[in-house]
Amino acid sequence: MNHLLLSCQTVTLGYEGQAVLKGFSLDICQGDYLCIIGENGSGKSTLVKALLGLITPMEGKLMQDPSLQNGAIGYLPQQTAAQKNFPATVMEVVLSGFLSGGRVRFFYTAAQKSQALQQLGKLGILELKDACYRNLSGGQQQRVLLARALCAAKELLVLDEPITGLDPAAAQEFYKTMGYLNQTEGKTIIMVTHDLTPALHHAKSVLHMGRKQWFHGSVNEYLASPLGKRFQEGL
Ligand SMILES: Nc1ncnc2c1ncn2[C@@H]1O[C@H](COP(=O)(O)OP(=O)(O)OP(=O)(O)O)[C@@H](O)[C@H]1O
Repeated sequence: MNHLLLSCQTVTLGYEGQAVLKGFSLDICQGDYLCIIGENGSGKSTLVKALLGLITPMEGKLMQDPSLQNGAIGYLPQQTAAQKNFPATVMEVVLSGFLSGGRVRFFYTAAQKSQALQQLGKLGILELKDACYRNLSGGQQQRVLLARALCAAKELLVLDEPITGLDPAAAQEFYKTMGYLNQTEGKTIIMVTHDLTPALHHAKSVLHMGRKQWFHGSVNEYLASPLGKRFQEGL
């Protein structure tokens, strides 16, 4: 069994005193590829933000392995309107992934620049490197943010609805990249998605969050469970 990277024990999460998730427990081990699915508003993004330490639990305990500190996490948040108008070049946005270590830098190393270019190449948008981010299409912006997250993801990659805006070919390429990162490079992946069939095809485990019940287990256990049975046919 691989070591524990993230753990929450009977946590209550919410905003301004209002609980969204109550008494929730989850362990995520190194090497996992966890797909988080569930209804709108069930608390998927809230859970992800708590796992990343962006919001503090109202109750319970959250543990992050020390290997995740100093910027070893690549995070692709759900896009907001404000992010879409970010006034920077594509290369600047991608390189900013290296700032997640908490240190403020005014220059990047040659190795970081070359890695950023490599990620842009892998995602098929190298020719956009000098373009202004806010002038790109939604799908192009999503690829740029993905390249940024990949630059930061030394240990863990956390993706909140990463397929949004990608065309089918890009989505397929994206799942291939995730499979490679997980199986060959041993990176841990946590992905929130509504794109169920391909996600279940690639993931190792599933967290299904409903308003009244949750399921957490392997993909096969999920497909055999009352919550997951209805998705068996699509796979
Ligand atoms: N910053 C915030 N302040 C107050 N309430 C919030 C905030 N963010 C989310 N919520 C509320 O928390 C609940 C869960 O939201 P969350 O975004 O975690 O759900 P989700 O499962 O990710 O939804 P979706 O599938 O629509 O992205 C919702 O009722 C939402 O209105």
